[in-house]
Amino acid sequence: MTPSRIILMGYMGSGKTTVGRALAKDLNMPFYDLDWYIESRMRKTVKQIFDERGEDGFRVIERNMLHEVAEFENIVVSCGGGTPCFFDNIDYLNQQGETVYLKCTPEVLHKHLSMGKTVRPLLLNKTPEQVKTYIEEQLQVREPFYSKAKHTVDVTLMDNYEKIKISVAKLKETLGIA
Ligand SMILES: Nc1ncnc2c1ncn2[C@@H]1O[C@H](COP(=O)(O)OP(=O)(O)OP(=O)(O)O)[C@@H](O)[C@H]1O
Ligand SMILES: O=C(O)C1=C[C@@H](O)[C@@H](O)[C@H](O)C1
Ligand SMILES: [Mg+2]
Repeated sequence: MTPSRIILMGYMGSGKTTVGRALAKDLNMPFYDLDWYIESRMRKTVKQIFDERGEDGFRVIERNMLHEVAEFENIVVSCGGGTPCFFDNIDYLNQQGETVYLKCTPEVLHKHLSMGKTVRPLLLNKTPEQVKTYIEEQLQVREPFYSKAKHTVDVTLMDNYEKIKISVAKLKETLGIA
């Protein structure tokens, strides 16, 4: 049976949005990306919120929006990269659904983060070398939170054109969905 809420978490660039959207499509379930939900409810980009209210202000909004989204049923949710690491969010998420940590090496995260157009305020104004060091250091701080997810799926797949498909299959297997 498909769980009522599938909740993806992990570091920036681990593929929460990309893989979450593909999983929801495969399972024919509505998809909610928490960053997109925040942007639509606030009518502002994540970057604008960081600029106007700082990271602390963003985290308060993120928690409030999380409590809206995670009440909906039969959904796939992709969290923001930092969501499980603030307040009691990880415990709340575990209470609300089947949480999955999309685990990935810093090298692959770094590569993913250079793809796509998403603006990530925490990575702005850093050289590629600085971003690399930042990922390695921040991952160590965040890992204890991500590791509290009920499931972990390793999505470290280098240069495989079927990456998204493979990640979706791994997720379904982990969650026991046929
Ligand atoms: N498993 C994957 N298969 C294929 N592409 C991927 C995968 N994971 C990430 N990518 C690529 O890496 C980029 C970043 O992925 P994505 O935006 O989904 O990460 P995220 O975890 O949602 O990050 P954030 O926390 O910043 O929202 C995308 O451009 C996507 O194409
Ligand atoms: O890892 C983080 O702290 C963040 C990740 C993004 O998803 C956004 O939620 C925002 O850019 C902060
Ligand atoms: Mg995302």
